[in-house]
Amino acid sequence: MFQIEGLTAGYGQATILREVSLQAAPGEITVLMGRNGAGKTTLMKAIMGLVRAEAGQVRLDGTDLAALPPHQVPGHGVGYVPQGRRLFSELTVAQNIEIGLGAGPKEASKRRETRDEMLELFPRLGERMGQRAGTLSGGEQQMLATARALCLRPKLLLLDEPTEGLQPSMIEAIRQVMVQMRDRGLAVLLVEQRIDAVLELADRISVIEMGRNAEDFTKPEIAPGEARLRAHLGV
Ligand SMILES: Nc1ncnc2c1ncn2[C@@H]1O[C@H](COP(=O)(O)OP(=O)(O)OP(=O)(O)O)[C@@H](O)[C@H]1O
Repeated sequence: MFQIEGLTAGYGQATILREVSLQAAPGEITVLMGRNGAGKTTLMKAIMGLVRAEAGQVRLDGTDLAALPPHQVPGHGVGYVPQGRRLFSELTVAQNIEIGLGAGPKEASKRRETRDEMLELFPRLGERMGQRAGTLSGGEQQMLATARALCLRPKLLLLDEPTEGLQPSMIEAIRQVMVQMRDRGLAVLLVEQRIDAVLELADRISVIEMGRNAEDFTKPEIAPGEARLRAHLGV
């Protein structure tokens, strides 16, 4: 179970998140929503330790991630696909995957198995192993960034607006991977702005407003709560 309790965090003097609480269960897609500037990306960064917690806890199966140095957070089971993807654009697809594998299983057979699994999940990447990441389409880059994060075999997968700016067929491919990961028992925490994209996908929605919890919706509350959700987001 992944649980954030009373998290207060920000940048230097600027406190952005105030006493935020959030849960993401294994086998569920939890969607974090909020208007521009509400603090969604900051929350993702705080989970990764890239933004320091001033107060509160960030727990994954009993480990307090907020107490760890940032480089140890992935090793405790958190895969992060940041907004903008942050690939090594001069390196090839294969090299980017190798880097992901470097943080994953140590034995050669396990690494091969993980790599093969990624290529099964994203067959388009298999056709482009020698291509430089910077020359991939936006959707392919998103696939590569997701594959790289999954090489760690995370328990929690963080995706920050993964389908932003992608064409419909790519959006569908990314959506299917999220569903597969959920069905394999990962806790998926997704930042998404578009209500239409999450009404069916989400098992739970947490809305934040100006860095604070606004409202949570469980699966049965989502469809009846659509108008309130739209009001929160101003759409
Ligand atoms: N490095 C930084 N230093 C200072 N303030 C920052 C920094 N990064 C973000 N902020 C501020 O933190 C607030 C929350 O930003 P954040 O990117 O977390 O919002 P968001 O909900 O992800 O927004 P969007 O939907 O536009 O991506 C904003 O007011 C932003 O200006």
